[in-house]
Amino acid sequence: MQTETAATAQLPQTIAEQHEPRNPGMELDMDWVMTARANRSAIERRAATLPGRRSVKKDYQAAWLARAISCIDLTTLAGDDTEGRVRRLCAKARQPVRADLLEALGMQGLTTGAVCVYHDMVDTAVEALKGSGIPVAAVSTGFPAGLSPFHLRLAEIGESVKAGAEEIDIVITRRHVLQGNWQALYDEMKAFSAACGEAHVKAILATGELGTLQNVAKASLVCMMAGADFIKTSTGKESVNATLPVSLVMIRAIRDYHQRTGYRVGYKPAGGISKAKDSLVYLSLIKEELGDRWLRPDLFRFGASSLLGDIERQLEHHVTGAYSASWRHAAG
Ligand SMILES: O=C[C@H](O)COP(=O)(O)O
Repeated sequence: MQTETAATAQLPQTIAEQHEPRNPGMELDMDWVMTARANRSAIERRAATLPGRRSVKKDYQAAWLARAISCIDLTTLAGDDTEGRVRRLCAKARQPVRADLLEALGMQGLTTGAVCVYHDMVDTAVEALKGSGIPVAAVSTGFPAGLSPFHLRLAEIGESVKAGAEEIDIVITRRHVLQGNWQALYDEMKAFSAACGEAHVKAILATGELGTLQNVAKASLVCMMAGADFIKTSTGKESVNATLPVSLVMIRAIRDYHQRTGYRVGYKPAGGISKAKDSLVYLSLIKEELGDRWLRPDLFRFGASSLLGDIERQLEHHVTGAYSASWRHAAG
């Protein structure tokens, strides 16, 4: 990972700046879906080696933490969300780290990748982020269970797009996966993609509820075939959310899809990622499995409500040599 300096890693590129061609999807290829495999013991062995690796240090670490910030979908998805909380979160997305620290690090202009909220907070977030270039992501389609009537889920996507969301995180119907009804999953995902229009669509698989890694591999492929721009692990509300084994399976499905179709689909691990050191493990996993091109916010995001606070503490320590109390980083 020691290929970048703090100076080069300060350049978060947004979806608009990158011009990666969007995944148009393809016909459902059942032969490909049925041959998708996931060898659990090999995957778990590989995943277990990742956190123990020697981590990047000093300036390199600061640069990678800045990159992690640029890839955060700064999230609040709580039943007691208020406009005030969302506005504070948006202010944090614009200025994720104290200005004096960023100046010391030479990383001015750093922002998070997006702000992620429920549909009814889209207006507030769009207003608060005006002029920043930071997109608003909305969780739509009856988040988190995804079980509201189908026409209402489609309508919710339309409403979120109309309110100004540029990214829509949709939840799939887990039942389709558990029953092996790949055609139904494909049709559902295709309809959601179409309803998103110009807005980018992230397909949330809720992997903690899919039963097996093989199901995760198949569902990843089907969602990409149906036109997902990103595949995302979890809502953050399942009892098991993002894990390294699940990430390996999804990342390898993304790699296969790219090799066969030429299209790059993004990856978003979400739920329970709250430590700076974990973010570095994820970034190195992406680098090793998919390559540097995926280490940009147009192809990689962390779905996280509290990761930013820990990264900011680490950056403060990098600059000042002292840790601040975690309560000082309540937002993010
Ligand atoms: O999509 C984002 C997740 O809901 C955030 O989960 P978290 O609160 O565990 O970081």
